[in-house]
Amino acid sequence: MNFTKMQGIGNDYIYINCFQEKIGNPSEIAVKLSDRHFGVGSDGIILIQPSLAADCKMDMYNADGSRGKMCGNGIRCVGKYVYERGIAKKDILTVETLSGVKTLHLDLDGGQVSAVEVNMGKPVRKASEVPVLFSKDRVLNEPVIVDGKEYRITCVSMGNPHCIVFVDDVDSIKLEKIGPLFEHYPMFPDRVNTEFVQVLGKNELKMRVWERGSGETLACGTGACAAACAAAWNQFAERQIKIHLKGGDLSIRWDGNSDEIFMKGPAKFVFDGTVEI
Ligand SMILES: N[C@H](CCC[C@H](N)C(=O)O)C(=O)O
Repeated sequence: MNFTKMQGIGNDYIYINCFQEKIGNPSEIAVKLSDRHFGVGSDGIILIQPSLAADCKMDMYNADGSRGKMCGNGIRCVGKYVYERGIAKKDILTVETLSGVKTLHLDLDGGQVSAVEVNMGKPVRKASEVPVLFSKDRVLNEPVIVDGKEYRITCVSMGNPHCIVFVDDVDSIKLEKIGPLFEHYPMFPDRVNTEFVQVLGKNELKMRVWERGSGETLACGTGACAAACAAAWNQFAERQIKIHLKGGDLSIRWDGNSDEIFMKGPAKFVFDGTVEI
């Protein structure tokens, strides 16, 4: 099977062009190929497929084989891939996901895609998507007890579930220990992606993430959008935010009129390869 390794600020996936390849068991392939010692090594796999509703379709699987409904760093790489490999030679293109069709604006530099802005849609704070605790029109920072310590959380869905925890010093978080405890916390029946966020200023956050199904990753695009929403919503920050993640930076804008969140960041090829599956 042919594949392409790509990364969005260090959140790396194995991309499989299903316009050419036929994949029967993506969940097992994700587990096998994501392994950083016995496989190719990645945070998961992303299938790029034909679509009747958009220029292409993205189907992503985490490193543990679980299926994700949306992937922000991944969709930027999908946009770059389909443009530069001639599948959709357009600087505005659409990608069908399990969380709806997303619109991408590609920044082009000499025929190459240098950055991608994605309309990530509206953040959802309904109990049907995530356990959301309200008072009036704002989400309360509700207390949960993890590993004997009280944390206050804000829950947001970007098509996939996120739990945002505001902390004073994100670098001091023992993520390997508490990440899994949040991921499997009983109030999240489908597990959850958890972002630990330090507010640096009205337009600047620093964030680490423990991803459902992949563990600590260097970046999470949907998580950055959820963190920006939670920070603005709790009035810790404004609606235009620069977010520093371990793998790099993302620019997030939450439009006050449309309620849509726009995420802009890079997308990079790493290498093309072939692997026996
Ligand atoms: N682990 C996520 C999917 C990947 C999201 C992340 N890598 C991003 O860039 O948005 C989930 O199970 O919902």
